[in-house]
Amino acid sequence: MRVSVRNLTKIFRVGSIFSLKKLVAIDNVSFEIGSGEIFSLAGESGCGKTTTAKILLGLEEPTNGEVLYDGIKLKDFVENEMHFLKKVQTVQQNPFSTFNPFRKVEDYLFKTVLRFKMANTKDEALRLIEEKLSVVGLNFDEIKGRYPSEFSGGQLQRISIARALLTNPSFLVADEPVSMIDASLRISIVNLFRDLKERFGISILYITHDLSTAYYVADKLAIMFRGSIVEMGRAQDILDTPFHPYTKLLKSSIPVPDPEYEWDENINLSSTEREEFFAKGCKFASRCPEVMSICRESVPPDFDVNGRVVKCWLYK
Ligand SMILES: Nc1ncnc2c1ncn2[C@@H]1O[C@H](COP(=O)(O)OP(=O)(O)OP(=O)(O)O)[C@@H](O)[C@H]1O
Repeated sequence: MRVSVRNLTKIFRVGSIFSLKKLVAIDNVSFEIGSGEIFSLAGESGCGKTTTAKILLGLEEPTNGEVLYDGIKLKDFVENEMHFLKKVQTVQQNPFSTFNPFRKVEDYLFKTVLRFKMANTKDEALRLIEEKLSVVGLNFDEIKGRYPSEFSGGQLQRISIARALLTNPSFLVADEPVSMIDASLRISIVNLFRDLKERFGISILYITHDLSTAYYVADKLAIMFRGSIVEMGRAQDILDTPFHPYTKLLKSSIPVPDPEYEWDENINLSSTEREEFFAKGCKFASRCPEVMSICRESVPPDFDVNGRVVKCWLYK
């Protein structure tokens, strides 16, 4: 499935009723995820990755711009809710919150098959579940009768990927899918995403703070900073030779995501975040080692540097 994101903007109102301010969480963002392509959105906490994902999933309304799935407007696609939920699936950061701790994992898988009418009989459902579990390197006997707490994070994330596959999706949104997994198991999970792309042609939005897994898995990479894409192009090119000063910084000091982070959070901006979001000119200027006077005055446009998008005055 081809996913086109055009001039997406999301403005939140933050602060108390006495000091309401507009926070441009996503600022005119455009990108294209080709069919069977892994597109990674990377950046530190609060840059707008999750808000972008929520808009793509129809969970948040954009203030401006549009999302097209194979040329169909998101609004029209979402209208047929069951079809949309089948074709567009998610894998969350915390596999333990995907599953109800008091229910056996298999119940959850059967429930998904039932809800989406993916099988006519229990035997058929079991066959489908077995098929999807085998894609992620597990079999039904390994999960039978067991509760989420009896699995490691890595195993549970594999099961949640199998769950997402039950509906034969064309597009998968994976939000920090390996950040809570033991470091030694990360690559094996990341490999699964590559498999899904190669074997089934699934397009994947891979959201991460971890550039090393992005290097390994992503075809294209977009680096986000305070709501804007500051660099975008072929993942390996960007990570071999980053152009934007923020990408260089990110490459040398990878930020750690907050494991307590939940999608429905209370919003509390840190002082740096506040300062940068409301800055005039380039939002990275106050931290940029290569800052020039123009950076504090005007927002840089997108420059094309060897086929790569770079939002930085250095490349004028
Ligand atoms: N409902 C909301 N109301 C107000 N501000 C919000 C809301 N949701 C997100 N924000 C703000 O928008 C900005 C982008 O948030 P978002 O969660 O998309 O970032 P992120 O890159 O996904 O961060 P993380 O890696 O922590 O998930 C942040 O400053 C956040 O505080």
